[in-house]
Amino acid sequence: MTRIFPEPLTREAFRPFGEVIEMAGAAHYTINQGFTERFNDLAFADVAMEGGATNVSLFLGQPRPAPIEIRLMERHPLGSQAFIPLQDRPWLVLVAGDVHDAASYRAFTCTGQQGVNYARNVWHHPLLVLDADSRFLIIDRKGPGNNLEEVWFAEDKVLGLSV
Ligand SMILES: NC(=O)N[C@@H](O)C(=O)O
Ligand code: NI
Repeated sequence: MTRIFPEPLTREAFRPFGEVIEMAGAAHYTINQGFTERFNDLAFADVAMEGGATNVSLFLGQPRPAPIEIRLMERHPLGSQAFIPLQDRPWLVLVAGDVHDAASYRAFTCTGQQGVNYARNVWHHPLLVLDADSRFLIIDRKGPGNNLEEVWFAEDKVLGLSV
């Protein structure tokens, strides 16, 4: 089994796949009479394709059985998808440039202060959390058309994600 080893999430490393949503390193300015700092325009919610609109949801995620086996990957051809953790807990992200090329897979360990926005059509694994009842804010697309493409792996192509 091919194993994938996560690396710490950084804006630079994730750039080919979308944006990292975090305060660290982001431009910011003071608003609200000095009582709020705005970290502005951190990601592009790409949802308008084919009559789409913004969908704001909450996810309650559960850890997958360990050791984590990667049996599928998915992508959203009509829109981006942002995951923002609502608790200060580490979590995992897995993306791929080419879903059929194991060498193109990148895994990241994310802090509880880091969200990601998968750019439209980026291969990723569905939400991967490390703790029970992990809550996330999701910003993605609702509307007409099929916005989910999945690839399920044959048993001999299942990948291992080392955490
Ligand atoms: N299915 C769904 O809404 N979520 C997935 O797309 C995911 O990436 O977790
Ligand atoms: Ni998704």
